[in-house]
Amino acid sequence: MSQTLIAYFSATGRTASIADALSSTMEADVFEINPAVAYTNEDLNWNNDQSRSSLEMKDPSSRPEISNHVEDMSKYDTVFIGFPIWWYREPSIIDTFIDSYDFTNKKVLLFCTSGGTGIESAVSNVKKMIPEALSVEGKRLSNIKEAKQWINKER
Ligand SMILES: Cc1cc2nc3c(=O)[nH]c(=O)nc-3n(C[C@H](O)[C@H](O)[C@H](O)COP(=O)(O)O)c2cc1C
Repeated sequence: MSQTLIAYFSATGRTASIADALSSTMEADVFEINPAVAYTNEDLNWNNDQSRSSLEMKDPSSRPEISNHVEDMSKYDTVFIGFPIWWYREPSIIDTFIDSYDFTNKKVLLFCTSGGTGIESAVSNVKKMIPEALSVEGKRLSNIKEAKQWINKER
């Protein structure tokens, strides 16, 4: 039987609410990506070029530590990965998540929330990171209604 995972990172709750809507619409396990060190409001301040998020996002090799782990990634054939857009792309902690597992032959569906930036750069970055995946697609989701419509189309 096909199995689906919804993994997501959310710093201020918007992506979390979309992940909730997705999981209530389909049969899936849910995994919240927890940073080993939680992001404070000051860490998220994009107006400060020395804030933690600014420093992480300026450094393509940055891989912020995650404190939890998906127990058995091998059992999923479809993996949703949700995140907020930070500096026009996926937050570095999503790169940590992607580096941590084998996505061979998995269908990877990215979703994001943002202030307006699309998901295209994130999709292109993630595709390069996991060429072994069956497919990598993505969608920016503005609200719960849109999230539910997307899932009904994907299935
Ligand atoms: C450090 C940082 C950088 C951001 N950069 C962008 C950006 O480049 N484009 C954009 O549209 N929104 C940007 N945002 C806004 C977030 O993508 C948006 O508020 C998102 O919905 C937050 O999701 P969350 O509540 O799940 O953390 C940024 C937010 C933060 C904290």
